[in-house]
Amino acid sequence: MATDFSSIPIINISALLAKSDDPKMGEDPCVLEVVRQLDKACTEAGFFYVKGHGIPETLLGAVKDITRRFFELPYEEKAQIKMTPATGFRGYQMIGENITKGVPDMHEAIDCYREVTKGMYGDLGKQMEGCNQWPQNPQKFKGLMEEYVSLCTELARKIMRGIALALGGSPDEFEGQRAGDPFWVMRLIGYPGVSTVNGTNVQKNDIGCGPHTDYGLLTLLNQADGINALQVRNKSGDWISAPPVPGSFVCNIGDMLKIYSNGLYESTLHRVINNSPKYRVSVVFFYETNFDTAVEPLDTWKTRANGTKKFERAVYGEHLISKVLTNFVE
Ligand SMILES: N=C(N)NCCCC[C@H](N)C(=O)O
Ligand SMILES: O=C(O)CCC(=O)C(=O)O
Ligand SMILES: [Fe+2]
Repeated sequence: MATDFSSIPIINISALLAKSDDPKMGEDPCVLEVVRQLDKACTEAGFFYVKGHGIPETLLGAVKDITRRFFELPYEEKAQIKMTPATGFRGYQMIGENITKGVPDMHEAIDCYREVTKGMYGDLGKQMEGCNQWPQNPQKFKGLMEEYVSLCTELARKIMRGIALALGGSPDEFEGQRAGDPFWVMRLIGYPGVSTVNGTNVQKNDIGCGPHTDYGLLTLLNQADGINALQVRNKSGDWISAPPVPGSFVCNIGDMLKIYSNGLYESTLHRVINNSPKYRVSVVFFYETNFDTAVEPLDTWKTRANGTKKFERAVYGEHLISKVLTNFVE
């Protein structure tokens, strides 16, 4: 339920992380203060920055650097890991290939998904079966990204324990059947800089990524420093900037958490407009529910207080596949 927010709050989550595996975390005043801030941010904006997250700043920088170096390679080399339906939609896509609401996006990307083995989710998972395509060059790409995915998974799980408390539930609300075996998505994205001639943009469009919501539970965005490009839409329809805050993640709520929270938390619309002359890189980690989970509003006092259940059940895997298929239509 977005409001007319005009900026995005910064939350230091170190107290939450320190206690996030303590069964009594919900009684700790420092944890409860973080939970209060999470609840406010999720209710008002669906977006917040996190600091005190414990992932080394050197690693945040290293994954962006190596991504940039990959995109600097010639097309022929990038095309060796081309994304196709046969690779379970994993791999490289060039500028203009990804489509948001029918409009080509001005970005190139590598899409990665948690591995889906043959038959793992029956017919539901068939189209997503496959393992990631990692480039040979730059060296050590796979190892670095796998380390990053594992740290982001753990971090997102802990933030979700805080969000579970914020929704009036137990910290374990998103463990087990819901998200105890979480699916994940990672997009390594490069947005070309805009070249200008006599102050006029020479490109057809500067939409790095058109307005969309994210699909799952919680997104952790690690964006390039020094370039202001991400924008978030508030209730009045104004686009509010989410400029880079060095060392932080930008977090936002996905469509599944909107359903779990019975609409208390919004999966807020956002877009990327790169007007800068600089090439911009972002590494985006999406923490999702179990692939085959049917999602419906939680039965906590807080979600009940928001009225009768406002959403039908949605199966995360079906939602993901419907999005993936429309992301690449001609
Ligand atoms: N896995 C996620 N959330 N990816 C977000 C990509 C947003 C753009 C995409 N073309 C779309 O229309 O959704
Ligand atoms: O690059 C960004 O800042 C945001 C990308 C994004 O919203 C997405 O990939 O879902
Ligand atoms: Fe997004």
